[in-house]
Amino acid sequence: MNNSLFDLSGQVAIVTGTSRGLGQYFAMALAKAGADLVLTSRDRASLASFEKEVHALGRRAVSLELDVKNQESIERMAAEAEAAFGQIHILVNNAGCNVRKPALDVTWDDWNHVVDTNLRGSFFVAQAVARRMIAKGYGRIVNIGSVTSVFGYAGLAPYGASRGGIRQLTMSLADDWGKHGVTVNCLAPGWFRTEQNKVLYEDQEWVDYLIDRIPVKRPGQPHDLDGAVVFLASEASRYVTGQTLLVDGGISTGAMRATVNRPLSSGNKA
Ligand SMILES: NC(=O)c1ccc[n+]([C@@H]2O[C@H](COP(=O)([O-])OP(=O)(O)OC[C@H]3O[C@@H](n4cnc5c(N)ncnc54)[C@H](O)[C@@H]3O)[C@@H](O)[C@H]2O)c1
Ligand SMILES: O=C(O)[C@H](O)[C@@H](O)[C@H](O)[C@H](O)CO
Repeated sequence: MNNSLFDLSGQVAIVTGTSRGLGQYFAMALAKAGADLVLTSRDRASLASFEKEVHALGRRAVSLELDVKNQESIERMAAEAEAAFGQIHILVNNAGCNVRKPALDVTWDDWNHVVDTNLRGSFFVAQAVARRMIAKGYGRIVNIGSVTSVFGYAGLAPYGASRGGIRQLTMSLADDWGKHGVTVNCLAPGWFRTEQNKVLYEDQEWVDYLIDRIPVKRPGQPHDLDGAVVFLASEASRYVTGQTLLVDGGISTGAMRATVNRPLSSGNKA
């Protein structure tokens, strides 16, 4: 195996939503593989200490403001990233949110918030960055999906719709932009405890149920995603496009029920 297949030295990666959570792990995995970084957040000041960690690895990094619900903000971020580095090779579309409720309680505003952030935001960030990638004839776009991209869970209707949309969007963009040297894939994590979903993990009964459903018998740890993001961002995946790679300890091999209104408490198979 030629390790240079996974070497990102001299490449520049934008990762959206790097103020906390999985976005920081994606960014660090790319930086450790050699990439320079564009860090983004709605609140640029929140990136200061993370930017220092990236510099400590010997990589270049700039921190830019980005609200994926605001088209002007997206255009500005893409232009500033290009101005800072000249070329953008990699985009990880990670910024996202969730409103977890029984479907009957979901409001119009809940729907718009989740779908506008996760799906519309990812599309327009990809579009703004891909224009620049296409001009250079090279790009790797990694859209963050979820096991909810392929399975339905009660309590996650708008979230699942947005993540299913990401999987479909990935295929459309891959077909559109492959001829320009830009690959587009979806990295779909399983269950990883973060700020977004920590409330779920406070319920030990639910955690036991979750672990029972996961073939490798543990929830994900953020570093479990390192190899997949580097693979999809690198030369190693040059003939892979339009795909959804589930990194989920195998939970997508079977059924699991609900994040709210769980009908089962015994851990029996759903
Ligand atoms: N944690 C999991 O188990 C899991 C599994 C599958 C997919 N995901 C997805 O991975 C991504 C990261 O999740 P996380 O668990 O680290 O959650 P998180 O809530 O800790 O991080 C989400 C990030 O997105 C940013 N963000 C939210 N709205 C934004 C906006 N309008 N503009 C710019 N940035 C915005 C937040 O500020 C934060 O930095 C999300 O898209 C999430 O849905 C998470
Ligand atoms: O309810 C949540 O907030 C969701 O839990 C997500 O964070 C899931 O972990 C994930 O999308 C499953 O792949």
